[in-house]
Amino acid sequence: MVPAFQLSCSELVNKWEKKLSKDGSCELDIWPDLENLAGDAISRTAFGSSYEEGRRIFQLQKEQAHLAVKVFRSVYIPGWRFVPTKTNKRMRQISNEVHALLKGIIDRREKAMKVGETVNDDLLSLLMESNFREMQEHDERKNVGMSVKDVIEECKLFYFAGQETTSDLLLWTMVLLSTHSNWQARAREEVLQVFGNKKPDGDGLNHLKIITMIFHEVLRLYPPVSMLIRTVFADSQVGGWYLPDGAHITLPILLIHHDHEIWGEDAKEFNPERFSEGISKATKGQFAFFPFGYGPRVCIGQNFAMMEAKMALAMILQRFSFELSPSYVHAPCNIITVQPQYGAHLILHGL
Ligand code: HEM
Repeated sequence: MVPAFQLSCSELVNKWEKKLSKDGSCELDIWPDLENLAGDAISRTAFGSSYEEGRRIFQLQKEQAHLAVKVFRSVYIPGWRFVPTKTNKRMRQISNEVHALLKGIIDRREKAMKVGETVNDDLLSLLMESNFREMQEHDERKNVGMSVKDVIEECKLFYFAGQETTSDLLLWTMVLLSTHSNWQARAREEVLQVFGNKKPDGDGLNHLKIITMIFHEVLRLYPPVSMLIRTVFADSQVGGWYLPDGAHITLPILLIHHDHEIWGEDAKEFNPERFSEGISKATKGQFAFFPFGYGPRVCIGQNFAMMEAKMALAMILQRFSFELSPSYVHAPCNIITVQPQYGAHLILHGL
């Protein structure tokens, strides 16, 4: 996982370095590059040697998400999705192409596994190997293990759940560190203390305290997933509320993360110091900070996301200082995740 992050993050900082002009600075919208970084990291860790196909799947999934939001925001007419409109046709096309690409990768891996070839150390192989073993142990009975369709859906979910969210975290971190240069300096100092100018390694990343505090504060103020939706499956009483079977309830992460009663008068301000003694001290033991959800459906990629974000931020801080460009417009909007409506124009200075 860590070498894949290193590679993807190196590509990003090298690309930005090439953009620096003679005076050592450049202005750019960092959003598309951060989106690509997160997609790249998942392609590498999930699909290893099939990375190029993984990239194509990621591009298609991204387009699909935009089309899904467009449909979601239009008036709901039952059965409309079956009408061959331009959007519906494109969505079906994308779905078929993603399915075919994933099936191709899975079939090739399956063949290799059957003839006992060594498989790659990536997420897809882990998923398939454990599935293959389970099916063999149960005499390949059809109802045991995952079907190819299940494996495909898992791969799609990983892209979908892990890409936009991690790029949101990095983006709002860079925006907030641009406006809070004291925290940017503290973060850089920590990175230089731990790694100097060497490439960050996994062990060192686990020791970054200031950066972890900063990420927690960013996840509090700009949680990539702004709310969770749950269905009540039995009549229940919660606090003073009666929740009937089948009701849909929303857990508003964003609102709870901004609540003055929980976080104090400076609830809307960026103050990573509040996490200096960990999450339970910051929340005074209340259940008030849950950017990755909670319970049985908690995000399974949270360590992955934190490691990737730490690697990226550490490498960026080693090479650049940054500030907001005069053309930056602050417009967070909720398109499945909390994203910048007009991108994020920053000025980078090479160090
Ligand atoms: C900052 C980054 C991330 C945030 C804020 C985030 C947040 C979340 C949240 C709120 C949920 C829903 C939990 C619930 O319904 O209770 C979730 C689920 C999930 N996340 Fe993440 N996530 C992030 C990164 C990732 C990454 C990098 C991956 C994969 C590599 C990933 C994979 C998943 C999966 C597979 C689920 C579904 C789990 C299930 O339903 O059992 N996430 N995430």
